[in-house]
Amino acid sequence: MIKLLANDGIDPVGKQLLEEAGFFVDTNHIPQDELPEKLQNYDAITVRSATKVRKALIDACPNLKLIGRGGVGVDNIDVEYALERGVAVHNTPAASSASVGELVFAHLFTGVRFLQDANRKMPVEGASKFNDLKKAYAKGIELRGKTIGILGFGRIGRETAKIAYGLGMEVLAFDVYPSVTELEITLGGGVTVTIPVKYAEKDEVIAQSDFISLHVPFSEEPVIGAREFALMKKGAGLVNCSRGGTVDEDALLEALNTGGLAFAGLDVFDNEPTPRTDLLVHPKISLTPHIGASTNEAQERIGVELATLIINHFKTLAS
Ligand SMILES: O=C(O)CC[C@@H](O)C(=O)O
Repeated sequence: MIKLLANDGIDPVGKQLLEEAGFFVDTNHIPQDELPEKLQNYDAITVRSATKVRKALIDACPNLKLIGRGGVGVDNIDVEYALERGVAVHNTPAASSASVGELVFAHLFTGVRFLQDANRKMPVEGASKFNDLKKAYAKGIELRGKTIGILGFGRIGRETAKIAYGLGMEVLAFDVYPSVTELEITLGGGVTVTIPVKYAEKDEVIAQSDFISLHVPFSEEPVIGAREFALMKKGAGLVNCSRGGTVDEDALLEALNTGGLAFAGLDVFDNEPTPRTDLLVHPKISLTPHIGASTNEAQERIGVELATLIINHFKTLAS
C-alpha cells in the first residue's frame, strides 16, 4: 500500500479519492524537526506553504517518490534537487486563482473605505465618538473607473483582472512573458464578453495605476522597493497577495507614513509566520494571514487536483 503523509492537511474529497485508489493517507501533522526521521516511512508527502521540503529532508528519505504542493508557489520545496534525485514534484497552479483574486478585492474595498481602521476603532470609540469617526472616514473613493495595475499576469493576475473589468475598472498588465492577448469573462446571467488586455512596461504600469496588485513568484530582490514607490501616483493603493519578500517592507512603511501611498493590503509578509509588529498595527494596512487560497471551494479543487495527479503518477510508476 502506498503511504502518503498530508502534512499540512488535505481536503476530505481529495483524501477520499486517494483512499478509494488504495492509498493510506495520514493527515496527522509531523513537526518540521521530526520529519527527517518520520517521513522515511512514507512514499509521498503533500504540503501547503507551512512545511518545508528542503535538500536535507529529501536526502533523509530515500523512499520518497513524490512531493505534492497543494497550491501554486513551490518556494518551500527544493524542486530541482528533488527532480535530480528522481522525486516528482506536483503543484496545483489553477485551483486557487479565483479565491486569491477575490481576496485582492477584499483588500481594495477595505483600503478605499478605511475598513481596516474603522473595524479597529469602532469597538472602542464607536459609541462615544461616532461623529468623529464618520468624519475621519468621509473621504472614501470608488473603484469604478479607476486603473488597477497588475504585475504578473499569470492565472491569478488574470482572475484579478476579470473581477476588475466586472467592476468597471481599467486594467494595465505587466508580465515578463505575456501569454494572452485577450480575456474571456463570464458574467452573471451567462453572458460572456471578450476584452483585449492592455500591457505596459513595469514602470509604466506602476506610474499610471491607481492601485497595484502583485502576482509574482517569490524573488530574492523585492519587485516593489523605494524606487517603485517613488514612481507611484500620490494616493495609490498596493495589494500583495503573492509572496513575502516581493515588497520592501521598510520602503512600504516609509511610503505609507509620508503619505505617498494611501493604503496597503497585505496577505503575505517577509517573516512569516511572525510578521513585524509595525506592519500589524498600522492604520493604513489591511491584513490577512496568508489566506489567499483558504476558501472551501479552492481547497476542495486543490484536494481533487492533487489527488488526481498523485494517483496518476503512481499508476504510471507501476505500469
Ligand atoms: O497553502 C497555503 O496556505 C498558501 C498557498 C499559496 O500561497 C500558494 O502558493 O498557492
